[in-house]
Amino acid sequence: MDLVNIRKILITESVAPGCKIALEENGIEVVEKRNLSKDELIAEIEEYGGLIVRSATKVTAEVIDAAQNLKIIGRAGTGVDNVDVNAATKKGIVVMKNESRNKCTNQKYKCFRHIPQAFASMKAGEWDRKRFMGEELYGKTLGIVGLGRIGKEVAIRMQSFGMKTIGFDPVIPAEVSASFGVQQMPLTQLWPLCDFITVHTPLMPSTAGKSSGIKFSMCNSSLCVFSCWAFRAQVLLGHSNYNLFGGNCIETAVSFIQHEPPKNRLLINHPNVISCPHLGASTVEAQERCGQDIANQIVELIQGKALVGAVNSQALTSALAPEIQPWIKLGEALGALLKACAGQKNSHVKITTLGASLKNAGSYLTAAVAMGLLKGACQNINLVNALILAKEAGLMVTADHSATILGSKDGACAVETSLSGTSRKVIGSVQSGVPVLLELNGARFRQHVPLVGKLLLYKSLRDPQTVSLVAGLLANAGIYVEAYSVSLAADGEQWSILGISSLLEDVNILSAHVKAAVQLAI
Ligand SMILES: O=C(O)[C@H](O)COP(=O)(O)O
Repeated sequence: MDLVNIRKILITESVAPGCKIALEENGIEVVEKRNLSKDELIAEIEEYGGLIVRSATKVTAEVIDAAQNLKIIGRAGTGVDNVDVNAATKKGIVVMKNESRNKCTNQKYKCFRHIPQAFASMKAGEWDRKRFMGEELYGKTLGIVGLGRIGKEVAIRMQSFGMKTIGFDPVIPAEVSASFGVQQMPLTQLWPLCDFITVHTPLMPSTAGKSSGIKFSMCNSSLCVFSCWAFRAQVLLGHSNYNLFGGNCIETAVSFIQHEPPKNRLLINHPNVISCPHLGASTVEAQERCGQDIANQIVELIQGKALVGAVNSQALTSALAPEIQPWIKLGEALGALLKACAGQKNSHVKITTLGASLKNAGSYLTAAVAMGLLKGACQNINLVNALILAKEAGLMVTADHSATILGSKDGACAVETSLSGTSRKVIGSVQSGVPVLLELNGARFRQHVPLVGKLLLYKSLRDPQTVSLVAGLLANAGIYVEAYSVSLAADGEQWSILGISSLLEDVNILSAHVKAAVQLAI
């Protein structure tokens, strides 16, 4: 995998020194340049294979476009909303974040006792005990929106204050959240039960502006404190005119602002808002963990050992497992073979994984087949961007699974496309770590054909003379036959596959003797 070629990484923010040390110990050159302007970053980025950022560096599509050699964007932290993940994915760049190491720090804001306001009043020479009456957490109900890593940590800690924790998450199953003491329910049921609400959703297109979905009118009167910790405040800003404060929300804590530093100060200046300059993960310990972890994650990927924390590279994650790698090669080979047989015009390619052992293989096999189909046509195609580039090329690649096994072999992959009513189908498998062809357009191979090297395929009558004729023509062109396989006959015709020493300049020189001749290099 050419991800191993990362030799130079740029760090653009204050990341703990352990990050640079760990990378350098693994032979990676590290350059630290902080506070780069957008133009400076664009001018700088081209020579780097990796980029490490926190939340201040905006890794926009423009930056990614200029990043000709970039393979990894590492976020020393959790939120990746400052990275254009779609643009990175399209370019085949892995976007990786810390898996868990700043989550404990990220959820420690407190606003229940009005400490910041009371502190400010003391500094101003006041002595007002009544104005800052707080609330106990004990016995109160906390509604947690977003029950991922941070939401879970918040739940566990708040339970130790004697709080009842309820919540909602569209992804985490109810039985999983129940295991850490959070009963899930639809949001409309949740709002009226909450004394406090805390939101721990990332900022993504699907969550941006989602606070407008919060029904403040349904919340528990006057006790409902909207407490926003580890989420991007754009989720809150989506609420029209911040009128949550005009309703029954009495206080809110905000750690993240969409534009940092904030240009629009409406939210910050509101008397019921406690805010700080994005300090959620700013402790010495959290930063040391984040820096060290992102360095380790990058090194592990470069060494092909593991892919941890990637947000856009599901197929690549599987591809690192040694037992999966031959299947990735098979997918690529079948894609290339189908393209050679069916030409460029296939618009819908269906992949069917066969047998229980490949039940979950669709995710990486579809990407691998797409790579094979587009090889040569697209530059820098890899498992990260293959499906996106296929879609852009007008190719729909879909995956299906069947428990049926082919003969006695559990684990095969069928790739098919239909052109003007004629179906083209290739079926392959992996034998002793080598990708092999089992069937070509309905014709089975008794001796499975290794899908490696340069191959010449053609269809001919069941006639032993043809292979000598073809071999003679190849020899005239200085090409030698290294392997020969022939399918079982179907309708009196057979497919022959020859391993050849180099590709023919023009495969049509065989057309007087054989049909449907194609050649490919795998
Ligand atoms: O997403 C995170 O990890 C927190 O928002 C911290 O961001 P920071 O690394 O910019 O402090």
